[in-house]
Amino acid sequence: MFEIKNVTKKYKGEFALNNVTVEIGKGLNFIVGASGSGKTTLLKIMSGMEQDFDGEVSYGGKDIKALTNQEKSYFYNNIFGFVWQDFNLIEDFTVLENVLLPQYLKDDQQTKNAEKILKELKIFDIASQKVKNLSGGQKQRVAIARELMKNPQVIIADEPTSALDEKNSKITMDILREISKSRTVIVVTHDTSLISDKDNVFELDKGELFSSVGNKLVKTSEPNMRKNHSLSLKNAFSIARTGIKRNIGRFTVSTLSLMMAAILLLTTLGGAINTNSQDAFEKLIDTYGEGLLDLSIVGSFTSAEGTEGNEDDQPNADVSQDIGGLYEKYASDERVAFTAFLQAMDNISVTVDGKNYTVESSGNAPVINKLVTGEMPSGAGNEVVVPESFVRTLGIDNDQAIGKEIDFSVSMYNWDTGSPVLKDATIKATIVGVADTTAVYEYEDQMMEFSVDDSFFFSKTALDDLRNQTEIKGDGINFLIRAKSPADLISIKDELNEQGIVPLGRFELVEDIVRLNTQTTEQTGSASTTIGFLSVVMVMAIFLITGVMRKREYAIYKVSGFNNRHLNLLNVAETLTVAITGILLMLVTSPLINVATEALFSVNILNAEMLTKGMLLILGVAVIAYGTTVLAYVRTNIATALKKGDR
Ligand SMILES: Nc1ncnc2c1ncn2[C@@H]1O[C@H](COP(=O)(O)OP(=O)(O)OP(=O)(O)O)[C@@H](O)[C@H]1O
Repeated sequence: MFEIKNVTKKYKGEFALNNVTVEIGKGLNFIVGASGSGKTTLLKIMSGMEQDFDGEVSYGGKDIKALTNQEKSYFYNNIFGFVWQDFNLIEDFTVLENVLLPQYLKDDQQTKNAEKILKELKIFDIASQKVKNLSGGQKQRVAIARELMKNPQVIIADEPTSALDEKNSKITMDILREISKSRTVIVVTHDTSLISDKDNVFELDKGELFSSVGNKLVKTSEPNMRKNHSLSLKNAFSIARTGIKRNIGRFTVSTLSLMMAAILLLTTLGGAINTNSQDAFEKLIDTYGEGLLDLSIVGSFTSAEGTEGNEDDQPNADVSQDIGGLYEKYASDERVAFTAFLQAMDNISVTVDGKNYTVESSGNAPVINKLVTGEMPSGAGNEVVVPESFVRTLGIDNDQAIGKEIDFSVSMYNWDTGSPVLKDATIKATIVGVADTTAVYEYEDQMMEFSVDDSFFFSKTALDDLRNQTEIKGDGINFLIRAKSPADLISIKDELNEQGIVPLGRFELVEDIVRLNTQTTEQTGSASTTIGFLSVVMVMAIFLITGVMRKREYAIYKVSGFNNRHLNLLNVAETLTVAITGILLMLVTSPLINVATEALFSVNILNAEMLTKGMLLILGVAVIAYGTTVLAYVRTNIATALKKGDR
């Protein structure tokens, strides 16, 4: 039984209801009155959809104004049923799917009960038809069936017949009359022909309850609030599956938008390696060898100025520079792969395992293309890296050479007197590495290669000993720095130049690539940020538009008893299904997508790391999509979303 006491509701200072006091009990109750007299306002207040008013309303002793959201959703799932002028069914769902909607929140699904109700309302044979294909009369019976599935104590019907023809109005009214034998039925109507003498009639006039005719009050029992009222994960996925089945277009758009956004983010955040410049650099390495990454630091050299016939203007110049201390500085630099001394050696003879070998002198400074085995000398002891050609002479594998002791005897030029004097020295050293000592140079547009077989690289300790024996003074031994990357090479070169040191190397070849790469990285960097930002905005826009378009659907869920917690779970189920489908689709179509990402962004996504990142990005974007959808249903107000023409 509803007890309404001194209820007043004003809109912008105007009374919609003015001090209404009435009790409404079991049976068929009509609320009548002219348009604008306050009928809908009274229904909204009685059902808890409008809680901002003066006065008191209670049902079965329960204060409707004070209902929490949780209690209200319980009421809508178990105690109040609603029948509307325009049915408020989910049009894409079938009759049965609509009728079962309130059941998902109940422990027992009562599908048998659904069958009985559908049969009673003569709509059993259309149970599997989509609601959008039905007539108005059929739709109204589906709506009543859905509400009866709640087994409610009260049915509140707002103009239930005004969209129906005379025949269907009568059928609907007969059904409501039948229902009212065991429940409270409240019908708002303009049509007084629906009313019989035995019915209770309440008439509103300009917000005042003007008269109540034939009101025989039958009390209703207090509502039982202890029933379970929750949505299981299984049921959430079951509703999500139905939604996808019935709205495959929306599902496809959502899935594709997640996948596309993730792929766009992948090409940007996922490390847009500029494969073009990487490829170009690798080609250069193929041609020139790894020595392309070398900076030679020498104490004196003859500058190349004045060659090519310009000798008069710019004569050749002997340049001397102080390179003391630089070896130590760069030996431990992060950008450096290794350092090696460039001490020229003559008359080399080596004894290994008691056998003596003579190494022919090339007259060149030692050369290293790359270390093929072991490591460069780093320890404090007497260590040496020997040429691969020397290991071949020994008749052993590179690996077998590591750890062998050599007796090394050599002549080195001492320039201290101004002219070269050859002096002899010997040393014992352990082989720690084997190097490919191929030198590559350009001669008349042809690339030439030869192996510099007298390229032995000693540790600092060993070399100091050799230099002591040959009485070479000064701390500036020529050495080379092998940079880790082209960018490192250029940065070390620039740094040395700033200190007034001129390193030697083929910098022009590498410099172009590094500058081009920095430029394209900067450009792709800003383009990436824009693309990444836009892809997230795109997903948010799609899910926001979808969410807003679904407001009426969310209101139907809410009026069936779903609260925001239940809708959150449904949102999780829907978004997870979309995300997982997006991931599978991305994996299946990745070879195709890769063609596009390679062409557009020079990014190869066909590897485990990129695909894993892609999957994580889809899940990340799905979280954003989830959050955007939350906004739509949290902000859905039942009365506003369902009542046509409401302000
Ligand atoms: N949300 C609102 N904002 C402003 N005024 C409102 C609002 N809802 C109702 N009103 C006003 O309150 C009064 C009562 O409206 P209500 O909808 O309850 O009347 P009604 O009897 O149901 O009318 P109808 O039969 O045309 O639906 C009207 O004057 C209406 O303009």
